[in-house]
Amino acid sequence: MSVLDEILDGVRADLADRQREVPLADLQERAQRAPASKDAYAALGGDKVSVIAEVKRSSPSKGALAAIADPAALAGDYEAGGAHVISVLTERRRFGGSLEDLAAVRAAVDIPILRKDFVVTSYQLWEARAHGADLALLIVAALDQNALVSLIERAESIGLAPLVEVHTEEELDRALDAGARIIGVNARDLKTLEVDRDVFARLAPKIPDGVIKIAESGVRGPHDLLAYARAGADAVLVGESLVTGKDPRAAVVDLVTAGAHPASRFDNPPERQQ
Ligand SMILES: O=C(O)c1ccccc1NCC(=O)[C@H](O)[C@H](O)COP(=O)(O)O
Repeated sequence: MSVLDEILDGVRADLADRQREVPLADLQERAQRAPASKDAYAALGGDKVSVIAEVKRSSPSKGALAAIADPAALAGDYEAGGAHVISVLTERRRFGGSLEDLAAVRAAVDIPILRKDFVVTSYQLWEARAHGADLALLIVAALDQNALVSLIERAESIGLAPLVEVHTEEELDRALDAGARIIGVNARDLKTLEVDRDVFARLAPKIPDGVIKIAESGVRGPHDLLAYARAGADAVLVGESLVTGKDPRAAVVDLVTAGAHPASRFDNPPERQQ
C-alpha cells in the first residue's frame, strides 16, 4: 500500500467520526456565517511570484518538524512577512493538524487561507468554508475523474477556489480536462515521498496561459523560488523550511522579496542553498 493510500484510509476513518458528530446542515449553516471568501485568484496572480506559507507540524516524510503551539501566531508572522496566502494542513494523523487550527488562523489573518488536506467528499469542502478557508486542495491522485469534476464544481459554488494538485503529465491532463484554473505541481511524489524539483519545469509548459501555476514542495529559500519562477511559477508553496527555520517571518520576507522582482534577479542569482 502506498503512503497516499495509508493516509487516505486514516482520513476516511476520521471523516466518518466527524460526519457522525456534525451534521452537514450544521456545517452549511456555519459556512453561511463565515467571513466572505477572499480573492485567491488576485492573491496568486499578477507579475510577482506569490508566496503560500504553510502551517505544518509534521509529515510522513520527515516526522515531527515543529511543535507550533500557536498556529495563529505563526500565520500572523507569515502575513507580517508579506505572505500572499496561508496554507493550513488540517490532516490529523500524519500532519498533526486540525480544523481548529484553520479557524484560529482565519481569526488571525486577513489574507486568503488554503485548507490543505486530502479531500474526498464535499462534506470536507463545507468544513473548509465553515472554518473560514478560501481555497481547498484537491489532489488528482486521490480522486477518480467524476469525483474531481464534481468537487471542483462544488468548491467553486460555495466560495472556495480549488487548487488542483498534480505530479505527473497524466494527472495534469485530468486536471485540465476537469476545468482546473489553479494547478499545483507537487515536487513530492505522494506515493513514494521522493522530491524532484524538476517536475515543475517538465509540466509547466503544458499548462495553458490563464491557469495559475503553483510550484509545491522543496523550497529551501529564495534560490529555489527563483528556479521555479524561471520555469514559469506564479506562486510557490513552502512548508518545512519555514517551520524549521529560526525566524519564519524573516524567511518569508526573503522569499517575497525575491518573488517581487524575479526577472531582475535571473542575471545575478544568489548562491545555491544547502
Ligand atoms: O510532506 C510530506 O511528507 C507529505 C507526504 C505525503 C503527502 C503530502 C505531503 N506533504 C504535503 C505537501 O505537499 C507539502 O506540505 C507542501 O507542498 C510543502 O512542502 P515542503 O515545503 O517541502 O514542506
